[in-house]
Amino acid sequence: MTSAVLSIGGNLGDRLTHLRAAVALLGDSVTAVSGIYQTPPWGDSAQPPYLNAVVLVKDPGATPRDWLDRAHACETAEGRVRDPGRRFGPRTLDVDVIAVRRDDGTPVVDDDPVLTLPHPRAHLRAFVLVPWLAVDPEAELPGHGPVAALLDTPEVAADLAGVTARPELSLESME
Ligand SMILES: Nc1ncnc2c1ncn2[C@@H]1O[C@H](COP(=O)(O)OP(=O)(O)OP(=O)(O)O)[C@@H](O)[C@H]1O
Ligand SMILES: Nc1nc2c(c(=O)[nH]1)N=C(CO)CN2
Repeated sequence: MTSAVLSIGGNLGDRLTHLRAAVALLGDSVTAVSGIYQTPPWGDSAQPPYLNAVVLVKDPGATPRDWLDRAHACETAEGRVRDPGRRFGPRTLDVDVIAVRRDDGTPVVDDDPVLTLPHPRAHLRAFVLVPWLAVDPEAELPGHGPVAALLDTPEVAADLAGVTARPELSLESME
């Protein structure tokens, strides 16, 4: 049994539809969804704003690698095209595996480049931390501590003003 924290986001096409499709594809594994936030592009500023959210998932049968495979399946289903020349460039849907925990609560830590856990840039990204904290006020990023405290670090604090809640948009209206 593992549980995982997934970051979902996109800035091309019908952004809300792509996010909702990801939640639908993740199916019964979804235990909670955050609200939706509009966020400025991180890492490559010459692109449109993103919609971002965080999804908490749990599955008795899922290995850590299964979460990556499911993340990629969501991206493929929503027509993501990778541009090898533009690492942080625009996309219809991005699903990142932020952290994975075993049934006993211990975090999975792995420096495998195919699936690095926790996600090596999560602690720097307001677009991940803000929705995660909203859906889990006790959230902790393994190796980095409470998510609430990470919002005060200079790299993240500088980005907070650009993160805007979009309460009129919801991931939960698909049912
Ligand atoms: N925790 C992780 N979550 C998602 N992908 C990961 C993770 N760790 C390693 N990867 C690898 O990163 C590769 C590139 O992923 P992707 O194209 O989604 O990157 P990106 O979303 O542009 O940037 P970033 O990884 O910084 O979010 C994937 O092929 C995947 O194997
Ligand atoms: N605001 C925002 N910026 C990004 C995002 C994202 O989801 N949201 N994903 C990226 C690739 O992981 C690169 N930059």
